[in-house]
Amino acid sequence: MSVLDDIVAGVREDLAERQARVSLDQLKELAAKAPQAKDGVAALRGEGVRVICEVKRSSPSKGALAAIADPAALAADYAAGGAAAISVLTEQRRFGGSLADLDAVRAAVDTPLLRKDFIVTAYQLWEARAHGADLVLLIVAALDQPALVSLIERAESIGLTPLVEVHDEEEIARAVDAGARVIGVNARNLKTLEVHRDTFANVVHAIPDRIVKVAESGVRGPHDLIAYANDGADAVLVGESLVTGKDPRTAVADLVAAGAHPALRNKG
Ligand SMILES: O=C(O)c1ccccc1NCC(=O)[C@H](O)[C@H](O)COP(=O)(O)O
Repeated sequence: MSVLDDIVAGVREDLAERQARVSLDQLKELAAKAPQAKDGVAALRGEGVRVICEVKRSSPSKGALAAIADPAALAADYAAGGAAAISVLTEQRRFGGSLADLDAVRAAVDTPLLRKDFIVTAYQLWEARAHGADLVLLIVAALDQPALVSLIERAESIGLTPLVEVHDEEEIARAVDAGARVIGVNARNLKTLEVHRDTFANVVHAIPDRIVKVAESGVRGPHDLIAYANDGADAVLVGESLVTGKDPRTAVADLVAAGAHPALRNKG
């Protein structure tokens, strides 16, 4: 079993427990009361390179990263530093996240929120909306094509912007065919968990111009953001270096300043 298969198996077990406690109708009622979803495409595309900052306690590749006792305070620091969006990992077993983290962050900031999880059913999309998310991660490698198409359509229909994650040109073709408007190239190989920062540069040519391009993983500081920008990234997704650093607000501000540099205006 691959790491991804193992994670998804655990996600399905936890999902079954939640489905037994909270009905789809209850989630839809909560979603109707949530603040209107913000436009994820508008948040991630514009002049310069946008920064998505992640609330990440632990990971399969590194184990414990940061306790993050107060995710709302961390998110407020990210927002103050200029984050274009905040990614909240809600997977419990391997990443130490929860929907309660999403609630806490939603209550603290107006910044667009990404629910980062291993989404395999429409129920999880409704959960995301009910808990205030504006964007959701859909991982091509975890979904067959009919499921990918259906989840993208359902997400869009309830106001969520799907960030569709790929690792190679074949997955890009699937994401484009399925109607993705935002594609994230993850430098982390989900089979080996190794990070190869050149993955984005190697495959970005296969992503049509109209689609927002996000470079995910491995950003240690402004130099990595600039490299991704020069390869054509509209946005970068940063987790580990922010949660393990001493001053997340300043670290985000430094990334945002690098991403706004006039030299990057004609990126890609
Ligand atoms: O981070 C992991 O070890 C991991 C393992 C298996 C599936 C997903 C994983 N991470 C999710 C992410 O994609 C990253 O949290 C995100 O891109 C930020 O990456 P980084 O800045 O390198 O923490």
